[in-house]
Amino acid sequence: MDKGCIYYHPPPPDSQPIMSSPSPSPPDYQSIQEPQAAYNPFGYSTESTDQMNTFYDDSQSQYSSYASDYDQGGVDIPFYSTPAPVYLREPLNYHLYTPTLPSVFVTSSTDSHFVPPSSELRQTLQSRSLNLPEELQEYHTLAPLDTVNASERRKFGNWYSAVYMAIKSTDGRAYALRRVENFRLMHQSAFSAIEAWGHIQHPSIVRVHEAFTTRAFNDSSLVVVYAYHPDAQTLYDVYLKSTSSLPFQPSRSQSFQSLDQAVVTAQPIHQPQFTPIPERTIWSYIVQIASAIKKVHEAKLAVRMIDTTKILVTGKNRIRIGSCGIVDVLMHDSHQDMHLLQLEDLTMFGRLIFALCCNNASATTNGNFQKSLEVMSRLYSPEIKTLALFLISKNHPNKNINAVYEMIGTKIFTELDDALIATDKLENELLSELENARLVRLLCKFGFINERPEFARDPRWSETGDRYIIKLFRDYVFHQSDEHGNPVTNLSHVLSCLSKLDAGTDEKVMLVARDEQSCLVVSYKEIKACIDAAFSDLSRAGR
Ligand SMILES: Nc1ncnc2c1ncn2[C@@H]1O[C@H](COP(=O)(O)OP(=O)(O)OP(=O)(O)O)[C@@H](O)[C@H]1O
Repeated sequence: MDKGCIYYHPPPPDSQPIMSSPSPSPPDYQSIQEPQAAYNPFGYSTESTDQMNTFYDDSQSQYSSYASDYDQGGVDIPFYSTPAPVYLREPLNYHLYTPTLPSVFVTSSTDSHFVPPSSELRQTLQSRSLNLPEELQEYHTLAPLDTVNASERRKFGNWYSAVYMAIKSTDGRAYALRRVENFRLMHQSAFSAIEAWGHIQHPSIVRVHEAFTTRAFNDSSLVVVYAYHPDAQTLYDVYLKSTSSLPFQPSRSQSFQSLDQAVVTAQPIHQPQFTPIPERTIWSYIVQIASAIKKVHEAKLAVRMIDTTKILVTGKNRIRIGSCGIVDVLMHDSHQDMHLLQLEDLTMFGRLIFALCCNNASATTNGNFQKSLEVMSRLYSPEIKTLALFLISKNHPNKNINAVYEMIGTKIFTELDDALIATDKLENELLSELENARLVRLLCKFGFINERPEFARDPRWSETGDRYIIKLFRDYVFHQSDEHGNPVTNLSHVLSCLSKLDAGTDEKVMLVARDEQSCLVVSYKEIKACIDAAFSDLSRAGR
C-alpha cells in the first residue's frame, strides 16, 4: 500500500445476506456502492430454500478480495471522512477487445493441419477466453460448450445465452451453466419456478440444480445450473444442422409474444436429400418426450421450451429436455395461464415431431406445412402423422398429455421392452467387469508376493515356505511352454486358472519345479490359502 493514500475500506464481505437491505451508510461510502445499488443479486438453489439467504452477488466477492489489503485491526478508520479514490479490479485484458488483424498483416495466414491461420486462431482464442471469470459463485474452471460461431448465435427469446461447463468447488462435480446475458432480475419470486423444477427428477429431463444472478461477466447475467451430460449434442446439431440455418421456433402462444418478437423468420427449404431418422427412433423420442411432459404437467408446470436446439442427445437414442425453468424466470413478469402453457407444450411437441420427420426446423411454418405433410406421409407410418397433427391442432377439446398417452400406448410397451433388454445387457456388461475386478485383485496380490527381494530380513522369503507354492503356481499360469520350448500365451488358460483360484476350488493341479526335479500336487483351495496368508503377512507388516 502506498503510504499517504487513503483507501476505501470495504465492509466484511459476508456480512450482508442478499435479501437484507443495506445498512445506512455514510455519504461517501454510499457513493462507492452506487454502481451496485440498482442491481439486485438474487440467487436461488433448488437444494434448499434456506440457501436463498446465503447467496451473494459475485461483484461483492470482488470487493472481498481487497479485504486482506487493508488493515482491519480494530482501529477506527475514518473511511467516510475523505472522498477516497476507489480502485476496483478491472478486467485489464483490453487487447482481447481489439478487432482481428486482417490476414495480410499477420505472419502466418496459411492453414496447417492442426492450426488455422493466425487471424482465425486469434479469434478462436479470444472467444474462448473472453470475459470468462475465474470463479462464479461456487463454480470454477469455466469452459464454453457452445458450438456455434458468434455470428450464428441464436437468441433465447430476447436474450443471448451461452452454456459453460464448470466445476463446483463444494462437491468437485461438473455442471452445465446456462448464462442469459444482460438480464436484470426484478423480483426474487422469479426463482420460485427454479425451486419447483429442482424437484422434478425424470430420465428425459436435464436436472435443474440452482440459479443465481451474477456480475462476474461484467454485465448482469442470469445463470441457471443444470446437471452436466458429457458429450451431449442437441437434436439440432445431430440431425438438422447440416440442412438448416435458422431453427429456433419458440412458442406462438399469447404468453410468448415477447419471445416471438425476437425470432428471425427464416425459410429453410426442404432438403430433398437427407437420411431420414428411422421410425423406431422417432417413436422412442416421442415416448421419452411425452413421458417428460406428463411428469412436468402433473407437477403443475409447463416445459415451455421443446425445441430441437434445446433437447440433448445424451446416449444412443436417449434424449433429455434441457433448459427447463429458464423461460419461467425470463417471463416471470407476464401473467401466464398454466393450462394454456401446457397446451402450448403439446403444440411445440407436435412441431418437434414434424421437424425431426422432415429434417426441417421450420417444417410447420413459413409455408412449408403442406410439403411437410407430404414428406411425412411418404417416409413414416400414418400413426406418427396423426399424432403430430393432433398435437399441433388448435381448439381440440380433448388435447392433453393423457390423450397423447392413449394414442402412443403400444409404442410405450415396445419402449419398455427395449429398456428392460437394455438393462439386462448392461447388467451382463457389469458382471464381466466384476470378473475383471476379482482377477485384477488377484494379480495385484501376485505382484506383491512374487519375486519380492526381501521380507522380514529374509532375502529368500518369496522363494520359500508357502511362497514357493505361489511361485510354482505363477509359473504354471503364466510361464508354460510347449514341446518346442515356445511360450504358451493362452489367455483362456490364465483366466480359468485365476477364476478357480479366486473361487478356491478343490480341483488339484500339479506344480513342477523349474529344474523339473520335483513336483507338488495341490488344490486351488490350498494355493488360495497360501496367497491369503502371504498377503496378510505383508499387509500386517505394512501397517
Ligand atoms: N446439460 C448439459 N450438459 C452437457 N452439455 C450441454 C448441456 N446443455 C447444453 N449443452 C451443450 O452446450 C452446447 C450449447 O448449447 P446451446 O443450447 O446454447 O446450443 P447452441 O446450439 O449453441 O444454441 P444457442 O445458439 O441457442 O446458444 C450444445 O452443444 C449442447 O450440447
